[in-house]
Amino acid sequence: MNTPAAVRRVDPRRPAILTPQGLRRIVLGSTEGERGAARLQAAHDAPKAVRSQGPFKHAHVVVTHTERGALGDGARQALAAAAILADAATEVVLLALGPCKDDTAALGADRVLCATDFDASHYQPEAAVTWLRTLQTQMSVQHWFFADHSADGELGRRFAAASGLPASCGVAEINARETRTPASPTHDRVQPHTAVLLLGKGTASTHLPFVGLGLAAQAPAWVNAPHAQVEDLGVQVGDPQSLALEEADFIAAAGNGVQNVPLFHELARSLGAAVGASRVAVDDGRFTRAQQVGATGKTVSASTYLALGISGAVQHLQGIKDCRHVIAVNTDASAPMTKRADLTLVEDSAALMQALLQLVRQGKEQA
Ligand SMILES: Cc1cc2nc3c(=O)[nH]c(=O)nc-3n(C[C@H](O)[C@H](O)[C@H](O)COP(=O)(O)OP(=O)(O)OC[C@H]3O[C@@H](n4cnc5c(N)ncnc54)[C@H](O)[C@@H]3O)c2cc1C
Repeated sequence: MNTPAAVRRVDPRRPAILTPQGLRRIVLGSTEGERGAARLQAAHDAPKAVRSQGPFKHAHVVVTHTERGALGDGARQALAAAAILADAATEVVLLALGPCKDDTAALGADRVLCATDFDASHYQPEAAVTWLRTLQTQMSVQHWFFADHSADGELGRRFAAASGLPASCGVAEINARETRTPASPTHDRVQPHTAVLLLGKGTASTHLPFVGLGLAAQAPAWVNAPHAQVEDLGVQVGDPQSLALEEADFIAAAGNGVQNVPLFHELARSLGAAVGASRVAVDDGRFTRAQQVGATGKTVSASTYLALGISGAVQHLQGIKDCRHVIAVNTDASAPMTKRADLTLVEDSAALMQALLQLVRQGKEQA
């Protein structure tokens, strides 16, 4: 049996490079990764070949909870890592708890099985473990991949414990042979892949140079199984404005281009968004320091970041690099924020906030 090697600890959040294969590698003082990222982006835009047509002997299985039919960033990265590490005889299978509407072939999946009856409003991890163990008997699984994050991280640990498989948690780096995981404040553990891999943030790029087969398949029936020792109180909807910004999934942020602050707060409340702000808006006293996003404020990773009247200075962009969808509202179509944004609305912020508020009210009345 191989004994894990103890190596000097590195900060997993430290800048890293992307290898040509798309896996993240933590190194000091190199710009190679930026070139790697550019190459991968160029490859992302070109038409792509299918990674493998099979026949498949084994599987890399990725397990995740979906949210409103979408995969989270951690799951997308786990899927990409599973595909990058798979050889031609290894199928990449996605097991989704909940429906999945994402383009899973683009993320490297060959086969997708969804537990569409899964109800996320009830806490029943044991039922999920049972569902996975049913599937385990039907496939020759080489490795199980989970994002080491919230419900996916918990399920990965429970599944490893229930099935007696060795697991690596908080994997900071993975390559074809080994993983690096934090072992102590001073040392990391470098060891061969274990059967269950719980991947930390950013271990692989989702810009793959290939696609998977993306075939939908029938999943075993989901069976509800409340835990005898757990009293399930259901999901309590929290106040998004009392959430730490780093944990918020939807952030409405205001910059110097937002003068009507009460209107902005009304909009944020009605959208159920947490409130962020640029440094200028904070320095002006319109928002608190805890709401500042950017290099000297919070680094956020919301699924949606609505940036109203924010120019997109480099220090602000640093704080939103992990956000998935950025929507910019700005009167200046050439503001740097528009280059980062997935959608730009060239509009006065006050007019847009009024119109949006109206739409939200109408939507709520009709619901
Ligand atoms: C060391 C250092 C650290 C910093 N750290 C941070 C940080 O952590 N976070 C941060 O945010 N900044 C930070 N900054 C400041 C940063 O450089 C910018 O000055 C700041 O982000 C600009 O804020 P802003 O975009 O809100 O304001 P402005 O630069 O004034 O831009 C306002 C934007 O709103 C648009 N606009 C104007 N009126 C309207 C309207 N009616 N409707 C719609 N759009 C409108 C304008 O076109 C413009 O694009 C830092 C700077 C330094 C030097």
